[in-house]
Amino acid sequence: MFQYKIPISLYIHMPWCVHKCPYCDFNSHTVKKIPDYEAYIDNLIKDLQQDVVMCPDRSIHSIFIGGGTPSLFSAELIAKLLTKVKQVIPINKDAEITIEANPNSVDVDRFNGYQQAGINRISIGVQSFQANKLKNLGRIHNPEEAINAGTLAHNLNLRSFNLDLMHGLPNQSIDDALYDLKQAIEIAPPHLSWYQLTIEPNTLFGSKPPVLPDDDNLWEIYQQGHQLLTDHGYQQYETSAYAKPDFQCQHNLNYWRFGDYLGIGCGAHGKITRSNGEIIRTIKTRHPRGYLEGRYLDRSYIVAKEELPFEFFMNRFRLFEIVPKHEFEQRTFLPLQAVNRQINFAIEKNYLIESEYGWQVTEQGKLFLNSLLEIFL
Ligand SMILES: C[S@@+](CC[C@H](N)C(=O)[O-])C[C@H]1O[C@@H](n2cnc3c(N)ncnc32)[C@H](O)[C@@H]1O
Ligand SMILES: C[S@@+](CC[C@H](N)C(=O)[O-])C[C@H]1O[C@@H](n2cnc3c(N)ncnc32)[C@H](O)[C@@H]1O
Ligand code: SF4
Repeated sequence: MFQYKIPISLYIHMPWCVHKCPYCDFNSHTVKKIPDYEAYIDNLIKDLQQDVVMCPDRSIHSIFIGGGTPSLFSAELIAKLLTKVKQVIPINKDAEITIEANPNSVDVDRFNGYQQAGINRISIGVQSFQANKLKNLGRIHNPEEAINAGTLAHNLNLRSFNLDLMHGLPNQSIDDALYDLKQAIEIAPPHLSWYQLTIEPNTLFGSKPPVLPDDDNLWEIYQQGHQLLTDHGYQQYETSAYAKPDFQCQHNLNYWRFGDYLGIGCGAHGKITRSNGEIIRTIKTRHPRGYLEGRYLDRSYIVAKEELPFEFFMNRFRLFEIVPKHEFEQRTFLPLQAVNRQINFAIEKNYLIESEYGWQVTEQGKLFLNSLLEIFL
């Protein structure tokens, strides 16, 4: 049937961390007394069982176990989780299955165990390879542990692995930022996420903002870092994501291409297209307490038809690739005529180029992405 051409992924949220980082706005709770991780896995499966009713006859295209700190979960528990997921919904044979890991909570046995459990991609939250930067970021690992975790992932010969780095850090010079990238390049991950530090309102940094590099320095860091990555064969495919050819994160691609995804676990969100074209968004209970009491779904709603063009392009234009026109029709269930006027206006503004096959955002469009998106509001 028509809608089954839309791939569906699975996001699984693990909500605990040993320590809350002062910049982090993700749904993560400090471990005070060791949580019942096993009970959490059982609840994840019950949560999934309730969700799959909305997507019969479909199979999972990719899985992303994110957090929080998923690597607090033992390999045995991750194996149990993936085995049970498979009993509830089929997983495609070639599915990319990622787990996020913090450098201080890993060792060779744990990584081996994850691989045996079916994980084929590990994403390591390095942030920086400089001790003073890690300290300022409130991280509990040191540069050696970061290098060690990256090397372990490299030696496993997984399908892929990723390092998360941040730039634009307090007291960071251009050379400091380039040092971090050079160190990462030495470990040779097929995928590199390179985020500019943002100050989020509901965080410690939000209430006591640190001094960050000024705009000129931020621009230089970005320009020189981008060039360094490009020179080493990393292609930018999204604002903060770089990958060697064919190593883009399949889970992220599906998300930005307005694919479907189930979201289970605390605070996870999901998007499911029904056979009648309705798009349902689900949001799960944020706090582990309520979640572990069996209240999984916080709320869900059907996306209004009028909002679909904006939602589609907001995701789609983040990727630096052509947007196929047929995907717009397939994923929104709207005819192309529904956006004719807006597309023509965007072309006039030099934000978009149109071909018979699709639309490509221009350099001008990338620079004024918000103005481009507003056209579809
Ligand atoms: C959800 S976190 C999970 C990764 C893992 N818990 C860790 O921290 O090592 C994913 C990534 O988002 C990035 N991130 C989190 N907060 C950020 C912020 N305020 N600005 C930029 N990047 C941020 C970090 O690079 C982090 O590794
Ligand atoms: C931002 S990416 C992390 C990229 C990572 N550095 C990597 O390449 O492995 C994490 C993925 O998890 C998804 N994600 C994060 N938090 C989520 C949530 N609460 N609910 C559903 N999906 C979520 C994002 O949409 C994205 O596709
Ligand atoms: S950045 Fe990672 S380790 Fe730090 S609080 Fe957020 S999720 Fe936890």
